[in-house]
Amino acid sequence: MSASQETSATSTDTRNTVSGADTVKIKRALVSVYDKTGLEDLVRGLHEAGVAMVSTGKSAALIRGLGLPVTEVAELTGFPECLDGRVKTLHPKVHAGILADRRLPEHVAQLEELGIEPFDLVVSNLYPFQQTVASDATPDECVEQIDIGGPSMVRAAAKNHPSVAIVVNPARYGDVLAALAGPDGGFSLEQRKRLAAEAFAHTAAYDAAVASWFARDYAPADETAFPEFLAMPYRRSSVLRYGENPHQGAALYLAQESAGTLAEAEQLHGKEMSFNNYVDADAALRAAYDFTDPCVAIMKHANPCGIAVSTEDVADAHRKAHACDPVSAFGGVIAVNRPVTVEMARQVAEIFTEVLVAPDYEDGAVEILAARKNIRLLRTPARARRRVEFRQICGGLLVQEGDLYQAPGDDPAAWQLAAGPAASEDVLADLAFAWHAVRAVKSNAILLAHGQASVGVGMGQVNRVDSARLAVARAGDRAAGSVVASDAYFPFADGLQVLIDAGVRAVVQPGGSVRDADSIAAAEAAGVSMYLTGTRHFAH
Ligand SMILES: NC(=O)c1ncn([C@@H]2O[C@H](COP(=O)(O)O)[C@@H](O)[C@H]2O)c1NC=O
Repeated sequence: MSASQETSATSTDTRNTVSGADTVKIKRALVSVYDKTGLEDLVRGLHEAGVAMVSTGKSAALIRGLGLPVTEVAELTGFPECLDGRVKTLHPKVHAGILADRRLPEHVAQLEELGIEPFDLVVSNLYPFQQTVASDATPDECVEQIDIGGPSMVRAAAKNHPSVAIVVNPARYGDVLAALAGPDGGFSLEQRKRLAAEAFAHTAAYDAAVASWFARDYAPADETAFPEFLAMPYRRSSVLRYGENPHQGAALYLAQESAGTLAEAEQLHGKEMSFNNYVDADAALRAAYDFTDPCVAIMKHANPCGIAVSTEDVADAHRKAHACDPVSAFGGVIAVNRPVTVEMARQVAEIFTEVLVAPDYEDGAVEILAARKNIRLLRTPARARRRVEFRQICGGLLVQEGDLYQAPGDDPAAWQLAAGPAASEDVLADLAFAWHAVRAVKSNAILLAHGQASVGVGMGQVNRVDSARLAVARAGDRAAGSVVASDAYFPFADGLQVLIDAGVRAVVQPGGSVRDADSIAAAEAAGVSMYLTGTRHFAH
């Protein structure tokens, strides 16, 4: 064992035997905050409790302006803040005061020898790097907003939580005042550990933002849209009752920019959202929210069992979507891209529905639906597009650009007529609807539509023939005269033949198979119009 290892082993042994009061009384605080929200009340409370305050430039000015005593860090260190604030608290008189482990007699003795007073509380939050990046700031301005001294103080205090309490969140100032008013005038060890955990999360999220900006914008390694380094801080917002199945634990975490998304949807009524409710509601939003006309999507197991648009209103769209497959719609999750009307609410209230998610609810709609105990009502703005999508695989993460329905082949004007007569305006409108809707269906996906509504959906089959059969079976009599969208090309004419035999009048599909000629010939022979988009919409 080397000498230094010996020393540290001895130190550790000593540390383990040092006992101290669980609560560290707050006598001296270091205050250095960028966000000064709530600071006035906090520093008044600190002063009233007899706590001596040391503080940096503007924080100190605010305290002094309130007529309260405060020592400037520069006075303490005997060194001026310099380099435009790049160096303020980076000094042993500050950091030794934060980092001394006061359970260790040798640390306490060293502080005395050096004439350094310890801190019991550090209150800090960091320069607004993320907000600066989100603004029109220049790269230099962004770099300048990378806080150096702040994270150093925060991490030091969090590491030394056995002796120091660290507060990074203005929402905790009330807790500080409560702790001061408590019998021991400070935080317990358990509380300091929790505060330290919050502090490390604060600096980790901050560093993740800085590192991501460097990797993505400031110093990308190459031209790809995918940075070399990905850091995504998520915060737990709730522990769910269970996961996909009752034996699986689960929780919901929020991304940093989660406002206005499903994860932060306002729940207006009903039981707690389950894991599967979130998965289905997410798929429903993706299906319905980017249609321009009023649209309703009814999902089961993340697939639409009915989707429709209406030029009239959402109640009409709901009737049409429900009619697609009323059996499967039982226990469904519904998304609608317009406020829920009273009429639609009445209709939905008649059907057992797990979740209804909408951008809003007209007066009286919630009351009607709330008569149903089991339905969950969510409100979230009409913003469903995910520009980037992540999929976990064992040991890794797949990242792709979202399928935003903006590919060249998503514009019917760009479609190529490959077989049969040119479709009438109505039929073309149904084809356009079917093409838009089929992208919400798991591959292999076949969607039959008529009158701007799905009438039969074949989803998730391992070959396109079975998807076609399923869609036709679900459509029943409605297959004849309907139009069909296929999310990917027909590898053989057999799947298409199932649809032709059922009487479809027009088909839209990407094309691109080596056997396209077979499918085109089959359509031509049946007098069925076939359009090729050149774009594929797999959803796995
Ligand atoms: N450089 C330093 O030594 C330093 N020490 C503290 N800060 C930051 O300065 C801010 C507070 O400054 P003021 O009290 O002047 O508003 C805090 O966000 C704090 O994290 C520093 N600034 C940046 O690195």
